[in-house]
Amino acid sequence: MAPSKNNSSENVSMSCSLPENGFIGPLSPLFSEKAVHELLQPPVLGSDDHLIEFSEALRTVAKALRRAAEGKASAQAEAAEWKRKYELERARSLQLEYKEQACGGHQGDFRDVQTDNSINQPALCNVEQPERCCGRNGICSHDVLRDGEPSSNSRVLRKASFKLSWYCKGEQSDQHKHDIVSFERGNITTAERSSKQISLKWESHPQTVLILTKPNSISVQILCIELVRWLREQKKLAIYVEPRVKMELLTESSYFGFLETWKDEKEISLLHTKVDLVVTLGGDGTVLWAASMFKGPVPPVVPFSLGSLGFMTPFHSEHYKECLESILKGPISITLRHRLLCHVIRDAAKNEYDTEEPILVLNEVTIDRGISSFLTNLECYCDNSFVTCVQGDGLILSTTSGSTAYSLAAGGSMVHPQVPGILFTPICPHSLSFRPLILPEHVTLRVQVPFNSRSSAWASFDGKDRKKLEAGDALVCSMAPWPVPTACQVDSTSDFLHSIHEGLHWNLRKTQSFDGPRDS
Ligand SMILES: NC(=O)c1ccc[n+]([C@@H]2O[C@H](COP(=O)([O-])OP(=O)(O)OC[C@H]3O[C@@H](n4cnc5c(N)ncnc54)[C@H](O)[C@@H]3O)[C@@H](O)[C@H]2O)c1
Ligand SMILES: Nc1ncnc2c1ncn2[C@@H]1O[C@H](COP(=O)(O)OP(=O)(O)OP(=O)(O)O)[C@@H](O)[C@H]1O
Repeated sequence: MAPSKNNSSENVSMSCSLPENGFIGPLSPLFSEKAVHELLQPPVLGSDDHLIEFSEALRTVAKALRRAAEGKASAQAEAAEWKRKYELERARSLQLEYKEQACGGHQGDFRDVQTDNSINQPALCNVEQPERCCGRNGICSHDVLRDGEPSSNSRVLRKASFKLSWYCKGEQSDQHKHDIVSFERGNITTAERSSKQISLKWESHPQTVLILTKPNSISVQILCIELVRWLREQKKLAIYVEPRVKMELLTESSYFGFLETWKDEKEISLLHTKVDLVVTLGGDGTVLWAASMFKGPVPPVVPFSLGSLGFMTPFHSEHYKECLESILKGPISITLRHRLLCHVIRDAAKNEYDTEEPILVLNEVTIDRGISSFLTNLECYCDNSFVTCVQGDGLILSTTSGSTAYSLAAGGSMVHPQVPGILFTPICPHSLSFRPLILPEHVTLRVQVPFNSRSSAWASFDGKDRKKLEAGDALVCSMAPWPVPTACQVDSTSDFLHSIHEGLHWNLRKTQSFDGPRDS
């Protein structure tokens, strides 16, 4: 039945007679057929206001409860972290103590140890020459196993000793090593977490800034002029710009004669030794451009947003003075964005790595079918183990920073940029079961165009520099040792979440109202 204006007074009177919590129990005398009928009517102004007010109140309470829960969780996490640190420190100092005792004439005469797990084995380690049993690439459990309470049992019992070592194929991979595990009383624990927030503190004042700008943008050019004046006059910094920008600014005024630039590739390759800070004015593409200029180590990058989305550009250009003041002063939170080192290996080449210069990418390397209308046929290997054959439009090998770019569009997962992994994402695979993968940072991937391929493939690097891969050619790719450190607006995690909320409207949905069916 359509609601009539006539029963509005009845509704108002009924809403007044509701119990304080706003609900009517099934045994309530009010729970009559008439009352039910009235309740089912669409609410009119009076009761509607009441419900809205009540729902607002509930939402406020829910928010407060959520905040309290978040506060509690973060306090618990902090407490756990401190406890972990304390345990580690304690294990270390006990270890030192025993080492000292051992050096004082007790070598080889270890005390009996009853470990936590009561799994006991004889001691084996020589304190004087720990490297003889552990080597230099591992952590030895023996030292830690000496930690513990003396056993009441007279037999020499202790946990089986062991060592953990990093298995590397050749010394080249040594630069990737981290101490990520340790022993506490013979048990393996996590020592360092690679994804901790990294903070940069200047030990001396930054002297030189490189400004990189998106071309053909009036707003970028205006900001660049303002920024150059401010950095020069207020901060007394030396400023590098691209040759194109120096020309543009000199056309504006001869005032900009102090700007420094470079003449050739060789001078670009030395920039990292001169520049303390890189400022980018543009979108994500300008950050990619900045990264591509550094074929080795990269100075910290401060990306200002003058593009459309800006996943890697957390700073607002309107507040450039405040941002740069605080960055030049430090300390700053940074995100270390991993890059991939890519080699194109030609079948015609005599040796691997003797052909073309390696290419570094910050987002991804893509191997696709280019203009060919045939399916790509790409054989993929991970550390020489066969992974799969890609038959479809192509394959994306992406960093975690690039996970929100092309890889995302091809169905890959979004990954926090500080996670050290390589995304393996097919493009339109002609198979129902080809799901994307995320591989660990230390692997080497090889994508080969087989000799029986119907067509050649094309590799592109951060969406640029397309190279043709003929049958027999391969692309070899691994994590580069030179990440791109980008300054954070808040910290890595907040900036990442902010970018996916703002840039993609990730999981944006109207919140369900509280009134409706629910579990009783
Ligand atoms: N179908 C696709 O989504 C598609 C196709 C081609 C290239 N791309 C991406 O474009 C990148 C090149 O960017 P460009 O600015 O030089 O070219 P562009 O000017 O064509 O811009 C491409 C878009 O990708 C966005 N983008 C770039 N890096 C990103 C990242 N890490 N996270 C989220 N979005 C990102 C940019 O903001 C821009 O909106 C490539 O590395 C590739 O990832 C995406
Ligand atoms: N200094 C530069 N020199 C030459 N090309 C550049 C430079 N900076 C950026 N580019 C190129 O200009 C293009 C657009 O840059 P950018 O992505 O920064 O701006 P946008 O497209 O307006 O922003 P968004 O990517 O957020 O949509 C990219 O392809 C990028 O590689």
